[in-house]
Amino acid sequence: MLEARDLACLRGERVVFSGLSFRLAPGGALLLVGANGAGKSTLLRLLAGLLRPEAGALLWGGADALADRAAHAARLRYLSHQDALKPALTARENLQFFARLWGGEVEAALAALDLLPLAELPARVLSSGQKRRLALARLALAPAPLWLLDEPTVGLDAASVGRLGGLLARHREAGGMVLAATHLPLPLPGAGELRL
Ligand SMILES: Nc1ncnc2c1ncn2[C@@H]1O[C@H](COP(=O)(O)OP(=O)(O)OP(=O)(O)O)[C@@H](O)[C@H]1O
Repeated sequence: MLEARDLACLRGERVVFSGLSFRLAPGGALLLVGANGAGKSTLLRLLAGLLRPEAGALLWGGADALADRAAHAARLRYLSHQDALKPALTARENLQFFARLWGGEVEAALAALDLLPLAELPARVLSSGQKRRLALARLALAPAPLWLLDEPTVGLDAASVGRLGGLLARHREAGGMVLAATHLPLPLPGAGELRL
């Protein structure tokens, strides 16, 4: 169980949000919605352990999730606005890098986002939607219970959104949790909504 209690966060001198609370159970999903600048990416960065809350607590299984940053990092996958790819490495080599960190089957992860035909191309020549697919393929490598996704479907074609929907469904069936910030429709049936 992930629980946020009365979280507040500052960026610069400004309070981006305060008094923010929610709970997410295994298999659960939460959509973060709100206008540009409302704080969706800020909240995801905080949940990923990359920003400190100004007030409040983040609990995992009832204990302080941020007390041990390395343990928290190991239980999550964070996909930001940026695709975090090495441009000179091929699509396959990019995934091999993450597989060395987390384990997992590179060929299966490539196949999950239909990237096998592009596996030998350097990431720098991929189209923006293909780069996003390669970033998302990291989710298919090795299991981690908490997925934090910032605008995961930007630039994706309909078939790729469908493939991501399959990944999300299998992750949740296995007890995984998803928090996703989005302005676009996302295949997350039964997801709750948190409006910032
Ligand atoms: N490093 C920073 N220093 C100061 N203010 C910042 C910083 N980063 C973000 N902000 C501010 O924090 C607020 C929340 O930004 P955030 O990126 O979380 O919004 P968002 O809801 O994800 O927006 P969008 O829908 O445009 O992606 C914005 O007003 C932004 O200008």
